Amino acid sequence: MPREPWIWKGACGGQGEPESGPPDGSPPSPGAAALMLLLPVTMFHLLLVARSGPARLLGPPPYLPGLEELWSPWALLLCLTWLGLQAALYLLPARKVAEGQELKDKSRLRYPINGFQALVLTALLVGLGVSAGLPLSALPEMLLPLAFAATLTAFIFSLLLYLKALVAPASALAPGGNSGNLIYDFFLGRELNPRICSFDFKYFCELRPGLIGWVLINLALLMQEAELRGSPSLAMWLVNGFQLLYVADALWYEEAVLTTMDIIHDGFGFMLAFGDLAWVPFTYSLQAQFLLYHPQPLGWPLASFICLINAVGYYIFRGANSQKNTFRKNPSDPRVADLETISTATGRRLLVSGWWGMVRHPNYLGDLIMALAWSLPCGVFHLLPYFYFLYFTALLVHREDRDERQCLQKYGLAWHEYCQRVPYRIVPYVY
Ligand SMILES: NC(=O)C1=CN([C@@H]2O[C@H](COP(=O)(O)OP(=O)(O)OC[C@H]3O[C@@H](n4cnc5c(N)ncnc54)[C@H](OP(=O)(O)O)[C@@H]3O)[C@@H](O)[C@H]2O)C=CC1
Ligand SMILES: CC(C)CCC[C@@H](C)[C@H]1CC=C2C3=C(CC[C@@]21C)[C@@]1(C)CC[C@H](O)C(C)(C)[C@@H]1CC3
Repeated sequence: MPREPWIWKGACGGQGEPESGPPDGSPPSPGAAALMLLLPVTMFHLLLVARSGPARLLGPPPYLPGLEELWSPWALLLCLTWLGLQAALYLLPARKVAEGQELKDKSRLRYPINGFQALVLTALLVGLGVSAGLPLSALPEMLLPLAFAATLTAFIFSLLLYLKALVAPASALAPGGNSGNLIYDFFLGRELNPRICSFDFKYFCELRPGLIGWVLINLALLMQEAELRGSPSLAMWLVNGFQLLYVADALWYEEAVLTTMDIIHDGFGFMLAFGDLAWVPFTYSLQAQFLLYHPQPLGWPLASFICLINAVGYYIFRGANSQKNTFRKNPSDPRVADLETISTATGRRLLVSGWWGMVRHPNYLGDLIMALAWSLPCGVFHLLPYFYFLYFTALLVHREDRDERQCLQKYGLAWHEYCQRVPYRIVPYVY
């Protein structure tokens, strides 16, 4: 069976495995096909349930929408205009051009660092639009057709990416996603860094349209709540504030995305295209959607406590990610030079003190604490707003497992030593 990202086994203590297609030549599992259906169905389920009275995550949807409710040419036009706007902002002069990790052919790609600028310019444009009468608060009514248009766009886009990969040189292909099975490869993505000239599709999609779209949807929900109830609730402010901080942080530290697994390792196929363009904006805004239809009372003492939880999560997330990025860029940087390390046969070292000496994925721990803080303003009587936390826990546990496999393969004995010195993966003394 191919090592689908979803079906890998545990890492530390296991054997490192090659990742180029099915290791034993057996046919790939139907997991990819099932997920291709299940992920959009889950997204539409969440969108429908969030606006229903009982808002039951595990119950049936209130009704099944017909095609006339899902399909709207206006929604598709809006979706494409949004992509066009973000692409234009991506092409604007950047304050810096960063180099990515070394590729198979020893070359390095160059990436514009202007994501934060794109966020600020989008905010200015939206502000201007709203003051000129743009009905942003009407957006929540269009979420279903917009999500449908985004899914359709992601599907067609992945098809084009698949075709493009057919003429790409072997050195441009991703380690996974080239098993020879059409569905599996379409899902995972064949080409590592599909580009037209200097426009990098994966890097663009990972950070711009979906992440900025997510905070725009949140803002529209906040504005609609203000129209409905006179002013936005404290819970809605918290959810908007926390998630805006997360997105602004991702774009401010945009260069750090160049060392994530998605950019270095994974091909660009349906999973990431759908994840970036549809899943992130429409399911990550679930808490704000829930709050619009199910207002929750929240007092200042509890709100302050939730802010504290988010701050702790952010502190760990940012501290851990920045420590690793600083160390990888320049191990003699005074901020990391005193940290204890293990040498590896590759010449690269592993941190064993500081954040990376606490658990093997401190950045995931911080991210999960923040995910909890985003759900808490929605109260504790519904499971639905905790969907993100549950999904994210599963995603990160699985991702951690996958990363351990890759690190074991890369660092061998040194990784074993790291696992002995830092025995917990994500949560100290628990996991
Ligand atoms: N909100 C969301 O939906 C999602 C958010 N994320 C977030 O994205 C961020 C990036 O995550 P991800 O790309 O998965 O992985 P990481 O940023 O954790 O990168 C893992 C890599 O870090 C390096 N590394 C591991 N241990 C050490 C060590 N002790 N010392 C030095 N380097 C080490 C290894 O690469 P090497 O040695 O080659 O440098 C390893 O492959 C995380 O904060 C995560 O929470 C991720 C997925 C989804
Ligand atoms: C649809 C599937 C169930 C899963 C798709 C996964 C994708 C949604 C995520 C894979 C890795 C991601 C990252 C971020 C967003 C979600 C996806 C695309 C990230 C951009 C969020 C902001 C962070 O600060 C980050 C570290 C830059 C993240 C990088 C990984």
